[in-house]
Amino acid sequence: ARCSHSTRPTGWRWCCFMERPLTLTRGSSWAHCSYCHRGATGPWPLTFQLTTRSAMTSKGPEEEHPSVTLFRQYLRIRTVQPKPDYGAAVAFFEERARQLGLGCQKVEVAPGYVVTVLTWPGTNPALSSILLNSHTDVVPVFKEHWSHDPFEAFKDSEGYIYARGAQDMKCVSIQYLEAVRRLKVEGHRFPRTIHMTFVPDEEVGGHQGMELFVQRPEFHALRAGFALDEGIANPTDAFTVFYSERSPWWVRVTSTGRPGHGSLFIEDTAAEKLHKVVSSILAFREKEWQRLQSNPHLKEGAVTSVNLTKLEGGVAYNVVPATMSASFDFRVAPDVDFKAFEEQLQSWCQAAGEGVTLEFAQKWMHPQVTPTDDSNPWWAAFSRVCKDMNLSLEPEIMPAATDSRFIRAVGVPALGFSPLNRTPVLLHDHDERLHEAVFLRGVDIYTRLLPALASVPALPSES
Ligand SMILES: CSCC[C@H](NC=O)C(=O)O
Ligand SMILES: [Zn+2]
Ligand SMILES: [Zn+2]
Repeated sequence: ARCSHSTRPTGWRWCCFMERPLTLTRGSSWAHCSYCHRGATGPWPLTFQLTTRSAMTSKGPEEEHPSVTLFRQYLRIRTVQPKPDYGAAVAFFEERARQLGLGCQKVEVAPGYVVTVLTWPGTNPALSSILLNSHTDVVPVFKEHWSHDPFEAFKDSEGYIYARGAQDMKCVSIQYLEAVRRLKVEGHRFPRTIHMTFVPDEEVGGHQGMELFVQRPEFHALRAGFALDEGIANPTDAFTVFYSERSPWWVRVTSTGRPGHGSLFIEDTAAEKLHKVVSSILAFREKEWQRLQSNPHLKEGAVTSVNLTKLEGGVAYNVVPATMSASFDFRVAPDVDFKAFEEQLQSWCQAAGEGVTLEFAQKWMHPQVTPTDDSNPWWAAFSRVCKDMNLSLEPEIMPAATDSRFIRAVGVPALGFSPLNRTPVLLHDHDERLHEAVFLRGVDIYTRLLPALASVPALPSES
């Protein structure tokens, strides 16, 4: 059941959104919600909706949960690559800070690239802080393949909100904020300071976002002891939580050879040699794919993946080009010997013949693992809350790359977690969407996680 009471004869106000028993005091209009402990009595009759999950849809804007309304407002800000409206996003978070009574700091890490930090001070500033990170940019869309405008935040009759960023990762930003709001409204304070960082540029590598921010004095001043960042939806009842990432290696192989007329058997051509390297790399890809397929215990992040993503070269049908290149997106598993792997890449090029070289457009060399056992007090706190809430966790290595890699690389343990279960994985996809009930459940989850994380006792390194 959901508790709600009208603030005026025709309107509704949610005081919370939980499937919790409502406690009704017989014989009076007094009632209270067993979750938010808000109660109400008043001249107007209290109306309690006994609602099943399937019927948990809003009939109109006046009945929409205010957290959902805020989520949809944020989704409508067009922070879409390659020209995100970062100014509008920063202004949105400044307003959130004003409304929530939070500190607000703007750090311009590069011209036009601002990291916005909202801070809820803890009662013991000597302790390290909790960092709740989210990126503000979203990937482009192919509008013709969407059922609804990707920036309208349309909500259908079932309660699905369609928008770019609905899963990746504007939901998490608002879930953080709404959990903090709820906890502040309830009068809570915690020993550890909570910082919410809203950063640009993640979808294009974070090189003008988190990668610069972690080098700044303003980041070090946050004294982050632990961080949460994005995860990925899970279509089952379980929640995926990421404790490490694969390392993105973006490799461009350039092959040079003899040019000539397209009608002749030119020897030692660039194309023949490039073909050999492409074949070697795709054979490696097939081997890793088979390794993943044949071991049910392996998840995607545990093997190294590669995709051939660009082929370039040539000027005309009948001209054999002197140069051709192929570009690859490698995601190297954290347990790989990086030196040996790079030597393998070089040997594939040498075996193809003279004049075949490789260069790196991106080469992440600092994989870190955040322990997922009780030796890690942050994991202990995180997993205990999930256990108490009967949430099933699936710890994995993040197949893609997120800003967490930069945070872990400067010594801050981080978990990638987006509380989105029973949700198809649609990040970067057409019709990216999220059900409002899943979104709201995520607010509840953070409302339980934040107190636990912000109350982790002083670590040995902090005493
Ligand atoms: C590796 S830099 C680009 C980061 C991007 N992140 C999420 O999609 C990714 O491709 O994984
Ligand atoms: Zn993301
Ligand atoms: Zn993304």
